[in-house]
Amino acid sequence: MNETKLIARNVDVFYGPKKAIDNVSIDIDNGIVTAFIGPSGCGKSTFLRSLNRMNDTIAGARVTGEILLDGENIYAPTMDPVALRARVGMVFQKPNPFPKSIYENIAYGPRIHGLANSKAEMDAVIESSLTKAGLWDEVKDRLTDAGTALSGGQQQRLCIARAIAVSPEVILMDEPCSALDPIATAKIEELIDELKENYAIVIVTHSMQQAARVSQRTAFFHLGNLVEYGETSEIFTNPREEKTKDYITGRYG
Ligand SMILES: Nc1ncnc2c1ncn2[C@@H]1O[C@H](COP(=O)(O)OP(=O)(O)OP(=O)(O)O)[C@@H](O)[C@H]1O
Repeated sequence: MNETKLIARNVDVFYGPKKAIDNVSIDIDNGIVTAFIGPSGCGKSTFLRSLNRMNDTIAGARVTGEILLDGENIYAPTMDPVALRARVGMVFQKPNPFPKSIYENIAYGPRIHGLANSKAEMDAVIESSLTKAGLWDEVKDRLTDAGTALSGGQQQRLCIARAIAVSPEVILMDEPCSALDPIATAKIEELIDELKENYAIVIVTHSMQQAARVSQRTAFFHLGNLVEYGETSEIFTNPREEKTKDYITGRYG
């Protein structure tokens, strides 16, 4: 059995008066990839963002219910959202490196969180993060080049390295391959598969093939509800709910 990392209980998310997520409860485990799938606008990204309080940054957004990280309520007044987002990192749809060097893109997080006390320690964090993100060999001789000068796929691996650099426990990925070509996508999928050993990974994807390839559990959302959650192989071959079946057979989406 995998250890449960995140527990959501009766979570609602509102944008002003509009309820975008309705009473969602889910357990997310360590050491596996959990995919969130469902038609456009069903609330996948909204729910993903609630898992590291990224919704805090959206005016009018409000979360009710409970989200526990290792048993600790992430919405408690004592929880520092900046520290939380180091523990629960995020990779976005479009690669978004800072307008800084490759080195500085990675160094920024460890520096603000005080994770490296010398240049040698920082160099080691940079090398190990880029290695884990499968990018070290491609960039080790050009660490002072701008992060934005890399290809799209390399930029996305840089963003993954940036998330890894602060030693997260959970990595949230919001359609991380949607701006990438098939070769860069395959590289990111391989990387996700390697990384899952050490993190809880949650990925929002529009691609059912991708969910089937990379995840062990799948959650199907529809109109703000979590319709079905289970083993990925079960969801794709033997869904319990009619709505899930309709979605995975392409009847709507
Ligand atoms: N910042 C926002 N302000 C107001 N409403 C929002 C905001 N972001 C999302 N919504 C609404 O919340 C609902 C869920 O949106 P969300 O982006 O979470 O869905 P999604 O399943 O991720 O969609 P997609 O697959 O198209 O990215 C939608 O009705 C959307 O219009």
